[in-house]
Amino acid sequence: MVEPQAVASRYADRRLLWKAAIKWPMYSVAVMPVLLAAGWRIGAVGSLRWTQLFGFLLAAILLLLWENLSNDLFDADTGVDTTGKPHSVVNLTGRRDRVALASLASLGSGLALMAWLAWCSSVLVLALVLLCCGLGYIYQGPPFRLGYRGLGEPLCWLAFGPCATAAALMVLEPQGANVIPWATAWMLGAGPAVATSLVLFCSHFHQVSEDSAHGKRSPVVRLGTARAAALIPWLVALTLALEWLPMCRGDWPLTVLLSGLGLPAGLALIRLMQRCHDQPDRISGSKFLALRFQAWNGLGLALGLALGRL
Ligand SMILES: C/C(=C\COP(=O)(O)OP(=O)(O)O)CCC[C@H](C)CCC[C@H](C)CCCC(C)C
Ligand SMILES: O=C(O)C1=CC(=O)c2ccccc2C1=O
Repeated sequence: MVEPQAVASRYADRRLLWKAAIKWPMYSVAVMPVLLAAGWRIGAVGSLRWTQLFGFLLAAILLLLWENLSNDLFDADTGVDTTGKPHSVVNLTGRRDRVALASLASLGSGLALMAWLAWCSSVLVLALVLLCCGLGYIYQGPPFRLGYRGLGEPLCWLAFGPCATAAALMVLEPQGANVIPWATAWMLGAGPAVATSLVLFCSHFHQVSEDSAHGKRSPVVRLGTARAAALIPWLVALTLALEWLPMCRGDWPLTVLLSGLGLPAGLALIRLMQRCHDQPDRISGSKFLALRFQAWNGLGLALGLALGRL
């Protein structure tokens, strides 16, 4: 007979695994481009299209859900998640078919919502979002799997930086713009997208041996954990430099200094990774510390831009 305590602990373990699989703080990376675009619009024009804002937020969440479910599906094919990721949704459910269905449903509904937003603004919005999804696909899907060659971070930067930010700016534009606002999108998206790519970079440290055993040459596998950890202070500094440069040039208000709200988490991340970069058990949560940096930094920047109106 199975002991009630053993059953209870198995349920508790499963609950924790599901929590790790859902990883709700990760959705901060999906919502940031439109929150930044909203902060910028309030600062520049003083008005916002609220329905479009909420529509974009929901669609971006659905698309990131697709990216993560399909990541578990593709990683199940290469075997990279078999030992190191018990919280893969494929491992947890044992039902590849259902995960594939859920993944397609989130892609379909996310794109349908984006298509409606494009209908209300410009068809270019849909083109940009499809580009983001394409970047997400070549990161992990066959035959490309560029993430396995260490190219995930630049793809991540492009998708969550200029591309998603340009789409969000266009959706919030009342008249429906016909030109992609690349200059604003680069200026607004560049710094926060470095912070988003830092999340991905930090997610590789604790699984370096599984990745290397399965031929996944992540940047951390390529550089080694010590050299990779030495890059983190530079990435934190680059995030802030790209955000504060427009302020130094007089393009943005002094209130964008609020993006420094991410600094306590950024500094804690730098210290942790310098000390423990080669101890998987101690740094398995480092991507969530990087997420705290990304979230506070992005929210501070969005708020700083909006407050510039006052
Ligand atoms: C799925 C991603 C990372 C997980 O990678 P990895 O396989 O190393 O993780 P595990 O070891 O835990 O399995 C993120 C990849 C990001 C990608 C390059 C870009 C995605 C773009 C989104 C689909 C676009 C979202 C919409 C936009 C409008 C906000
Ligand atoms: O599961 C992960 O490690 C990540 C999932 C994800 O969607 C994402 C998006 C953008 C940057 C990093 C990450 C992850 O690390």
